[in-house]
Amino acid sequence: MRLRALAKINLGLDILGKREDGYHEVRMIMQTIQMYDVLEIKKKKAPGISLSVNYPYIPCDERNLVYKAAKLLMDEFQVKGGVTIRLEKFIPVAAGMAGGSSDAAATLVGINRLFKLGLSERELMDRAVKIGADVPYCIMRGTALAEGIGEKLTGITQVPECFVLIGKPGINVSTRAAYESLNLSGIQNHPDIDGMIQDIQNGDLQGMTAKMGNVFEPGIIGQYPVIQEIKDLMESHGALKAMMSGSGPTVFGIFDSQEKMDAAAKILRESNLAKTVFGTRVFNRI
Ligand SMILES: C[C@@](CO)(OP(=O)(O)O)[C@H](O)COP(=O)(O)OP(=O)(O)OC[C@H]1O[C@@H](n2ccc(N)nc2=O)[C@H](O)[C@@H]1O
Ligand SMILES: Nc1ncnc2c1ncn2[C@@H]1O[C@H](COP(=O)(O)OP(=O)(O)O)[C@@H](O)[C@H]1O
Repeated sequence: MRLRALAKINLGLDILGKREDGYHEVRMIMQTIQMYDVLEIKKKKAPGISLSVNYPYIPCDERNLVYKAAKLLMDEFQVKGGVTIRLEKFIPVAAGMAGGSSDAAATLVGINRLFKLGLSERELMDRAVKIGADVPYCIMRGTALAEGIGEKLTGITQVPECFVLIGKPGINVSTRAAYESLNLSGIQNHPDIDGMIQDIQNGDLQGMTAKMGNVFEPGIIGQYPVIQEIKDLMESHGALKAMMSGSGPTVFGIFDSQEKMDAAAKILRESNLAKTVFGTRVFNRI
């Protein structure tokens, strides 16, 4: 069984406060994009999970979210036999694009189908949050408002047609460290998430991009100025708006034409500011 695990960007990311368990209350607009890892899942006779990944520095044991996801369902349903999983990564790692979360989501969907466990999407999403706050969204996909710690999801109309340029500098940011270094009372500009939803519903791309904001940006850009340089390059070469995704460091630019995006991609590649440059589109839930 072959599955695609799609990446996400955060069109808007606001943080409202910190909970007693250390997690943060968020309000985010999530968007799936057509950039993905590929998973090949097969049954095997012998029990256990055999995982292999195309990068040597990514763990293949319990530390991998794919392994955790497979184990969670296989233990609960006492599955006889085991699985062999091959993961081919294309989504940049520790990038703010939910690569690992999406791999875990695809694994839950795959194991459910392969062993005919009969779980509904809702039932899979309830289990997904045990693996990570973004994993339920990665099962749902499309355009959504995410609240709570990211697991309370409300679908939104698809965004107006646009093109998305990804630029990831050659640094990695830990999500946990980004949340820990956040100064909640010092947040100056909270993005207008409700206004963005209105604009999306009205098909107003200009309005939506004008309201985009991510409260992680000031802190992370303070540590890594290259993020600002990539944003500036995209915005001076045709992006309606360029912003950091999630806890960073990936920057995405929103364009209203493929030609403009391709031209900006060429300049970004030549600049050597970004290690990964990839032009793509949004993915819509049918
Ligand atoms: C920031 C966001 C925005 O979409 O994405 P990324 O930058 O990771 O892609 C998410 O909130 C990341 O969600 P996810 O990556 O699933 O988080 P988890 O694995 O559950 O948690 C990683 C760490 O982040 C912190 N965390 C996560 C989510 C949340 N609402 N509050 C938190 O404080 C927790 O302290 C935890 O130790
Ligand atoms: N399937 C996976 N793909 C990538 N990284 C994984 C995976 N499982 C666990 N990890 C670990 O999680 C960390 C961050 O993963 P990733 O999901 O790519 O970040 P982000 O949430 O910022 O998009 C990495 O340092 C990696 O070691």
